[in-house]
Amino acid sequence: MIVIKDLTYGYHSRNTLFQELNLTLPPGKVYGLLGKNGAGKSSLIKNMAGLIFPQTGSCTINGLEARHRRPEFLAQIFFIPEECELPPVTIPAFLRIYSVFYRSFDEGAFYEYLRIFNVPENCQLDKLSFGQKKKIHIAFALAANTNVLIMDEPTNGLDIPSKIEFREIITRTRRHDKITIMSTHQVKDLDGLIDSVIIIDQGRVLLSADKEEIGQKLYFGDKQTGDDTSLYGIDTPAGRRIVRRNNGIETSTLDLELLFNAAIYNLPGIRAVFQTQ
Ligand SMILES: Nc1ncnc2c1ncn2[C@@H]1O[C@H](COP(=O)(O)OP(=O)(O)OP(=O)(O)O)[C@@H](O)[C@H]1O
Repeated sequence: MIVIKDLTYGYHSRNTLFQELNLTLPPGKVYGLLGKNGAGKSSLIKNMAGLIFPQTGSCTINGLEARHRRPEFLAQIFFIPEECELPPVTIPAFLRIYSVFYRSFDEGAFYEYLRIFNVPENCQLDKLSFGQKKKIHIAFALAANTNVLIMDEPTNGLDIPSKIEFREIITRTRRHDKITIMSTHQVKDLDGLIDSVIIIDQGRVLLSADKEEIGQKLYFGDKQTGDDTSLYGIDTPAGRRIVRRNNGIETSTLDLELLFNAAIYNLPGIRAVFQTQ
């Protein structure tokens, strides 16, 4: 469980990014963290990973405070930053140096993920392309089998086949006791992958809800003639797509773009539906 309690944080004392932010993330789920540029996604996940520290409030993972960075905390969390650098070593050397920090590291799984991702095994890591480096990080992170996996823009730099493979590998490595958080703008890459959506803006959590709850409360679809109950709508080449309150029995496919825009541009409407402050 990740518990963020009254988190206040800013890079400068005069400029606060988060003001008493609260968020609880139970295990067993894949979370999609969404927000506009500069909303604070990276800063929030860096607080969770203990890479930057709250000014007040706390951020704990399974009861351990991130800011203390105790060995038992670091052993259960893996953070993949947006920009991934790798040292000038071979893959076996990399594994020898870094895998020892993770008790449950599965070397066989690591090489399997590399094969799925089509990354050459005989290489000097610093000579790889941006996307290949990202794949090495993802393969290593998943093989590390940590309880918490946090990824900042994980699909950035991945080619189209690799994005599909990425989704398959994430699905395959799901566990009831694992928390996976993906911060991204590439909402299409999250399709079918996430269980829960967190939307942040201007230092606030606009929405934190599971897919099931969203499906029960909201309907995503084409605008019908005469229907003006939409919370938000967007014109597409195929017609106007809208999100509106669900009457409780309709089923529709979650449209993350519509949901995101509705939360940004019609927050009172979304809050009324989810009965949040
Ligand atoms: N090291 C830093 N020093 C000062 N300000 C920073 C630093 N890193 C981020 N910020 C500021 O904090 C705010 C949030 O940045 P952050 O990178 O967390 O946003 P983000 O949601 O991840 O953005 P993006 O989607 O563009 O990656 C921005 O206004 C940014 O300018």
